[in-house]
Amino acid sequence: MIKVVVAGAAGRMGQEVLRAVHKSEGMELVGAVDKFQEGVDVGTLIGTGELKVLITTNLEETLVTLKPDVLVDFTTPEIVFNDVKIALKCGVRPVVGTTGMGSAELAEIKELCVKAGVGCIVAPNFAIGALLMIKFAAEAVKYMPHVEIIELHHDKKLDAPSGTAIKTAELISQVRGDFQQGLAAEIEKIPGARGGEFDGGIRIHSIRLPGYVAHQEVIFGGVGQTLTIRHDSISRESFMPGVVLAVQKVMHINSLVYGLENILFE
Ligand SMILES: NC(=O)C1=CN([C@@H]2O[C@H](COP(=O)(O)OP(=O)(O)OC[C@H]3O[C@@H](n4cnc5c(N)ncnc54)[C@H](O)[C@@H]3O)[C@@H](O)[C@H]2O)C=CC1
Ligand SMILES: O=C(O)C1=N[C@H](C(=O)O)C[C@H](O)C1
Repeated sequence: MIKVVVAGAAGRMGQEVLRAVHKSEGMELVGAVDKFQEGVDVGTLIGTGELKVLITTNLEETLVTLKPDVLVDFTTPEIVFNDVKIALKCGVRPVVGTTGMGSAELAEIKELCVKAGVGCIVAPNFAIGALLMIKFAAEAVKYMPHVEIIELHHDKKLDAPSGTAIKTAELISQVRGDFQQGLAAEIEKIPGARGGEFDGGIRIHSIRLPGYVAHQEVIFGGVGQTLTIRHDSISRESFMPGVVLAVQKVMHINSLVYGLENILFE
């Protein structure tokens, strides 16, 4: 039985993860951490009836007391790095969905995994369709190197651009190599109108509106044609098979894996 603690348990993703872990065979939900809803039984929160797992607020205390195998983290860009460090210090394997960590933090996590001798999975997106979108985009860019990304999310999202957009840009940029798109003489009459620039002129545009869940278009332009690869998460259930898979897989690795595609498509 894999013992799981969920951090960010009262949040949009956290509650979905509580349900998924509770329903999954071979997993036991032993703890839940959030700064809100302290003392609330998670069963009440997710509508299953009492589960005798109460929300706590101190992650380190919770991990030391409950000694889980895995910490699933869906918190905020501000605290996720600290949560991962706490987990690794306690010998607990992190599965991280929270976005916002940069390359310096990932490099440090990689070292901490080696030190702790346990694995960690950081996945900017757990939805299979999103992973396929990124994979297909990395293929398309070989033939159509002019590309821009539009990501569209709900208006409560804290970070921009999305972790998925950054991961997409990283991969297509890696495949595309030394290529520069766009006009050096371009004039932006409203700052930001052309989006944020990743490497080589790849632009990322972030839209935040009520009504959206998580969506992304990768648009390629060629002579007389465009190609759009689009993914839509229309509910947060879309991420759950990936989260459950990551919880299972993290038990068998002892290093950092950044991106679920490295597990799914290997
Ligand atoms: N990798 C993936 O597939 C996905 C990743 N995400 C990412 O997951 C993260 C969470 O997203 P949502 O659930 O929509 O956010 P949310 O705001 O609904 O949930 C975050 C939770 O963290 C809690 N929290 C904040 N600070 C805390 C602290 N100091 N101690 C304990 N708990 C604290 C909040 O109270 C809240 O309940 C975001 O970074 C988002 O980008 C979201 C969807 C899919
Ligand atoms: O905040 C969200 O909602 C999402 N965040 C992740 C990201 O930043 O890419 C994954 C998905 O897009 C939903």
